[in-house]
Amino acid sequence: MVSVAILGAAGGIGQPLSLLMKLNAHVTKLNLYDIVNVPGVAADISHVATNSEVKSFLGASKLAEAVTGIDLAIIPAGVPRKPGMTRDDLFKINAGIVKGLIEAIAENSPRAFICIISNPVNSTVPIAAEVLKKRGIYDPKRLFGVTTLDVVRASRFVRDIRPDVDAATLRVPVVGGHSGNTIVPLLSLASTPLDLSETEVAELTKRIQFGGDEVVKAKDGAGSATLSMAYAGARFADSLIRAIKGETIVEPTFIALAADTEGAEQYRQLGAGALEFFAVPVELGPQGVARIVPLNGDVSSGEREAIAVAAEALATNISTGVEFVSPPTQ
Ligand SMILES: NC(=O)C1=CN([C@@H]2O[C@H](COP(=O)(O)OP(=O)(O)OC[C@H]3O[C@@H](n4cnc5c(N)ncnc54)[C@H](O)[C@@H]3O)[C@@H](O)[C@H]2O)C=CC1
Ligand SMILES: O=C([O-])CC(=O)C(=O)O
Repeated sequence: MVSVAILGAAGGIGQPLSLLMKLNAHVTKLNLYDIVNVPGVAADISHVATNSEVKSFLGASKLAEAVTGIDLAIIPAGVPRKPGMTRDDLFKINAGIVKGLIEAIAENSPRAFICIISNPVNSTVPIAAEVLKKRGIYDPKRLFGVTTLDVVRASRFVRDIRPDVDAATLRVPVVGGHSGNTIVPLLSLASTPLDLSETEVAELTKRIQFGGDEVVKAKDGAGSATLSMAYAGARFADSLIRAIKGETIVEPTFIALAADTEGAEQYRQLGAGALEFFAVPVELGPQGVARIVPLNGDVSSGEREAIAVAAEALATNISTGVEFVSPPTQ
């Protein structure tokens, strides 16, 4: 029995993500919430012949009900980028949306696992943590910023220049955050040694960091990645659900390093320093974060420098999120 709520289910990500979660055999209840158009999406998806029960929740008056009795909330609610915008430009609108949704989850399903897709992830996850802290129910092992798309892109973009590599099984650890130069792919530690030239590493790193921009540009004002994100979100949610049911699965994700103080130490020394949140490879388990997984070797000097650059930007992104909920007292 796994009850999942998707908040922002009628959107570009929400619709295909809802469909993919309907196909997930572990899911028994699928609550679809949005402020527009969700009855049609839910009616449509509810005809797919799997056993889960799909319900529609339209508008703020139905939010509490949508998140009551759930095990897992996946949140793709909020505005996407248009060309010329950074993910940080979305903060103004999305910060308040995420805060409101987390408050409802905190009130009605305080032990639910929460996966945040809404951008800027580097700030929306700290917002969620702060809301949960204020309520005294914060568990850093149960809150995740979904960075799976960066990992998915890394595998796929390597395959573009190394056709002998299997994109579906290659794993490149991606650490840091989820925007531009806060995304740090550790190509030197890929699950298959890649033997890349310096130029290839530089070009691949840049492409992975700015992969989102490729889609924003191609969509030309009609939004950002939705289908690949739905795939990535469904993969992360499936991994978490299987871990809750007892499997051991590793996925990189943006979490509070307090979730595993000991495991975090290696990443702190690599450059995460005193940051509260950082994307790291996480072994998922029945309680969420089971442990932060150590890297399987030494990072290159270029990767170490990239982590330092990421850490500086992340410090600002994180405090912007924290201060949105808990403004500093003068
Ligand atoms: N973490 C990641 O890797 C990625 C994150 N994103 C982010 O995901 C978010 C959603 O993107 P899209 O689905 O393309 O946008 P969209 O505009 O197509 O859909 C967003 C949906 O959220 C709904 N919404 C707005 N306010 C809401 C509220 N208060 N409660 C519930 N639903 C609400 C809208 O009605 C809409 O249906 C954006 O912030 C985008 O930047 C996008 C791609 C990758
Ligand atoms: O680029 C964007 O704004 C959406 C996103 O996070 C991604 O595609 O990685």
